[in-house]
Amino acid sequence: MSGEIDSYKARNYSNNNDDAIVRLLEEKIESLTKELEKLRQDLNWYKGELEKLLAPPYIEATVLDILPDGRVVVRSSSGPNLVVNVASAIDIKKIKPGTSVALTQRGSAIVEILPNREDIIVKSFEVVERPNIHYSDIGGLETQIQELKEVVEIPLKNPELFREIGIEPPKGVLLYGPPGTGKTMLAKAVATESNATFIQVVASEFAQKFVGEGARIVREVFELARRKAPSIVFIDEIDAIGAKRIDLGTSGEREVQRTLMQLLAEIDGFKPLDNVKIIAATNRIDILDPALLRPGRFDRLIEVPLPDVKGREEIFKIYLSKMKIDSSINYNELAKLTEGLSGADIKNICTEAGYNAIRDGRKYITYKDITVAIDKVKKSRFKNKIPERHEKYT
Ligand SMILES: Nc1ncnc2c1ncn2[C@@H]1O[C@H](COP(=O)(O)OP(=O)(O)OP(=O)(O)O)[C@@H](O)[C@H]1O
Repeated sequence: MSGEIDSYKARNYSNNNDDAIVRLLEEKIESLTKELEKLRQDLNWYKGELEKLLAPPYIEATVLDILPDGRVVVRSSSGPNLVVNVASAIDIKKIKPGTSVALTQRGSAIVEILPNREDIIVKSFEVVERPNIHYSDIGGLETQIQELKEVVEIPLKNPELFREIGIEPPKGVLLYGPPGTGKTMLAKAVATESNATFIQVVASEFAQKFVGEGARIVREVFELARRKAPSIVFIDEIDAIGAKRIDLGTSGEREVQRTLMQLLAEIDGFKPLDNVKIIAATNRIDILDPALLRPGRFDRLIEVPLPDVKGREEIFKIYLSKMKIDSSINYNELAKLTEGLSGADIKNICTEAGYNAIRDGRKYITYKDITVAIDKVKKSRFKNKIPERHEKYT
């Protein structure tokens, strides 16, 4: 710095420009102060990171009770129930039975309130108090609807009927068939018509996302189902946890196995006339572990196949009747043109026909819009080899 000033003096001494030197110094001080502030911030950040890395791990616990003297009874994740103090930085009013907390490693005090466990768990499944899908929204599948009424809806609504006659309905129902044929819709509709809470678990998702948590989530789902009864637990893609496994070599496979065991234990814990029903769905019944299909578990199998010509006609009617169309529609002809397609494909066709009209600047759909959409959906559907899991059904 003194060098900078010396050279500045050398250049400007003749003008004896002291004011300029003062300005230069002031600017320099200002920039160094800013730099110092930034370095202080960096230092604090690094100190914080170092503290985090060196801090001992905490023990997670759930609060069971708050004692009159301000101490708290917790169930620690490592096992025993403990009576602990609360660190002074924690607002004790925020601690209630069920709150998740972090304890010091020696388990002597609560040092942090953790995000609610239920919040985390709830994300792994979806709860709909009363779904809004009715049997009338489903095209075809009359026999499947009839069967679900008998084995799920009536037992939930009138269990005494079964008691009087002395028969037991199945506890679990397995819907199987190709993708997009309405299995989820059926499960939701039966929940709506039974005034039941609908709890949906996608088995493949929780097997992947919540590694090490599968069995616990299964337990929580069924606890919730009992609390919200009457309820229907819908387990989609059950093959993700319920496939037969010969080799349990990896920890991932053992984890999936534990999740399945917990599910079987939960099902076994129910009575047929309890007000919780379990519906599972799969596209791969061929790979399911026979333990799942044993009597008292998923012992009612309902096939949900691709729609036949009459079913396709009905599905077209359901979706097209909500759309503005310029001429009368020959539904039977549309059904004949869509052999091999699913309900989901037909819904796509109707949406695509709507797009065709919008692209053309029209506010109504023509018959041609629909046939063009059929060609498009069929092409994308059958362009590649049909996926293996589909072949079995086509
Ligand atoms: N029979 C049907 N009647 C009316 N709509 C249907 C029918 N089948 C399928 N759909 C439509 O296709 C969509 C997908 O159906 P859904 O999710 O019930 O199929 P899924 O059999 O559960 O499929 P996946 O095996 O892929 O989970 C539904 O939201 C619905 O719009």
